[in-house]
Amino acid sequence: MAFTAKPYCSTPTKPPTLSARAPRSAHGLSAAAAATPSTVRLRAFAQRIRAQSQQQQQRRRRPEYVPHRIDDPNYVRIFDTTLRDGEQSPGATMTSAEKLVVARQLARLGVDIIEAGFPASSPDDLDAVRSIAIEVGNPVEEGAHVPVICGLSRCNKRDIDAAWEAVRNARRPRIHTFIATSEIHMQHKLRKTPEQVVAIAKEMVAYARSLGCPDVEFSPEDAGRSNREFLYHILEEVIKAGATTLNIPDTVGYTLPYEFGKLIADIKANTPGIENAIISTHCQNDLGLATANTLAGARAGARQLEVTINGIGERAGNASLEEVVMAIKCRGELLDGLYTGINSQHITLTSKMVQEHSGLHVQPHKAIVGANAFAHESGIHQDGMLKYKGTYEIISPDDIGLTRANEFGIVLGKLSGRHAVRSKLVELGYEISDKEFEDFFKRYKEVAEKKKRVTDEDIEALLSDEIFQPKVIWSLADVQATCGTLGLSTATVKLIAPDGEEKIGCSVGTGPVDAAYKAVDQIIQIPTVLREYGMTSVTEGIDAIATTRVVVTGDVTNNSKHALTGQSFNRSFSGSGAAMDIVVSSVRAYLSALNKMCSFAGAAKASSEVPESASVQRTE
Ligand SMILES: CC(=O)SCCNC(=O)CCNC(=O)[C@H](O)C(C)(C)COP(=O)(O)OP(=O)(O)OC[C@H]1O[C@@H](n2cnc3c(N)ncnc32)[C@H](O)[C@@H]1OP(=O)(O)O
Ligand SMILES: CC(C)C(=O)C(=O)O
Ligand SMILES: [Mg+2]
Repeated sequence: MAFTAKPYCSTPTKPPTLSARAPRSAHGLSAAAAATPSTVRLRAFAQRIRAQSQQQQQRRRRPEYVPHRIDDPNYVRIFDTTLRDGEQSPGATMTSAEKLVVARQLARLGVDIIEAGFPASSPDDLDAVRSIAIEVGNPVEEGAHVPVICGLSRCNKRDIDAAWEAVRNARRPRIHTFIATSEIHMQHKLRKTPEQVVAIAKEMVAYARSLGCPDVEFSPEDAGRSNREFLYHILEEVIKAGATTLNIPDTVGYTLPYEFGKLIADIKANTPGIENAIISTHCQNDLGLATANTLAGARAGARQLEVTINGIGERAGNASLEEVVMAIKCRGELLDGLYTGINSQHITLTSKMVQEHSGLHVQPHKAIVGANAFAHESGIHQDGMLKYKGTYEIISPDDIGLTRANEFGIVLGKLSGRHAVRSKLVELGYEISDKEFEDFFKRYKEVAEKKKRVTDEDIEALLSDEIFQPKVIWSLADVQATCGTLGLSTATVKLIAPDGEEKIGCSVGTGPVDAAYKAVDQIIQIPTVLREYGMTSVTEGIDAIATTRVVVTGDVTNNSKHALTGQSFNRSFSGSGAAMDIVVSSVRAYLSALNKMCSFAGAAKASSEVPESASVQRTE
């Protein structure tokens, strides 16, 4: 059977071969891990520039802008209304300065039309639209893309005057005027008859053109719930009055995709003069269908799509630019070969910028721009990604300008499998045997079950605890400690002796760690002095892993001797331990140091035969 699946919508990545994996240097670090951060950064930068220029060559030329016509039937204009409908999201108000910054970025992204605001709504918004028109609407670099700058207005002279005042200085100005056409809106909101509405619409479109505006968009608000025949009629009249774009809003996000597609197809088929204007979509997201409806509209003949960055907008928002654009880019062949002029590599940056300025943060699972959109947490997916990225990704992160923390987007967690965890160790530069890996993986799962995310620092802490221990002589079975302000701290410790026998010690102490160490001393009975004790939280948050490091020295004071070997020594041994529980982490570190000491003393064999009377001389 032949496999024909196309994994990526562009920039396909070849499956990695084993021989292509990074070579290792003698000290066990992979060459990639050994490279300095600046060389890694430079390499990544160069790769990115190469990929970008390849993609730019592939991108098709944007047809010359003519308000009422597009010379290439496959080209779809992207009308961005982040600064108008997007700003209608509760709490998303932006200052004029912020709107200007976002508008500049929208121009870089390559949107065809920027709806910069509703100039009649306030003097500040008029100023914001005006400065966007002057600055962003007049790019100075030769050959730079010139976006249309548009202002919204109701169908009245005051609003239209304000809109024209705001956009007139752009090289490509547009006035967008609207009036509702559904029964429900005309009757209850406008309190006007359909005839009055048609008369106002015609008059106001003609008025906007009479001001000298070459490009006038008209929207029959709530078209999704408007009578079809009435729509054909009002649209015919506004085309005659000079409208260049007819925008069909599903104002309350009511239609289903097939319905909205049919609405556009019907308008295209039945509105006299429609060939002299561009049909546009404007889909709200009340039923979560805005993107689907927009694509259905495009398929049915709309050649302007109104969208917002991150899908922000009134109520549940609008169709999101990144979803619509990437769907067209990925699945263009099923959308009659449509394409846009968007430079998708600016999507990530633009999304972040809009989040920052609007204060509206996208949910982690938001398509295209959510933090998890290119992250893989479960073992089977991670294994697939490591073998070939196309198994679980339909878009290359490069395509939207996303640089992720690691090449495969792997996020370690409780659902990760051996392939992913092993590859993380390789990435961090560790080479361990299969046996060591199995031990490590068991501990990894224990930690991952308790933590939301396992970080690189967690892995390193676990490794040093699990793998780089000397041969285990005494191992920790259980530890239980109580502490607080009501009484003495106590601890019970159960250790497994080298011969497999369980030994239990109990002690009080000045705190739970002190009590636990004294309980260990009761069992192992090596006279020691605790020279150093330090604990760091290597990871962040309440579920952080604590790493403890101790240094112990054989106690030679008072001629103390190991109870069984009769030896005394003043050599230091360090030990480290890691766990989310600080007492467990501390006991692991202490045992690690004592095990080294026991190995050194050759006491392993005898030490399980602890006499009742053995004295412990441990000083703090
Ligand atoms: C679907 C959409 O997203 S439409 C865009 C929505 N955006 C906004 O409303 C943001 C900006 N709006 C504003 O700042 C204010 O609403 C303004 C400045 C436009 C108007 O404020 P006000 O004059 O105080 O009027 P208010 O908003 O209370 O009421 C709207 C009036 O406009 C009328 N109206 C509504 N839509 C239209 C229209 N498209 N054309 C003409 N008149 C309209 C209403 O019938 C109402 O008229 P009435 O006062 O005779 O009853
Ligand atoms: C102003 C119009 C186009 C609008 O935002 C809507 O109908 O949703
Ligand atoms: Mg809207």
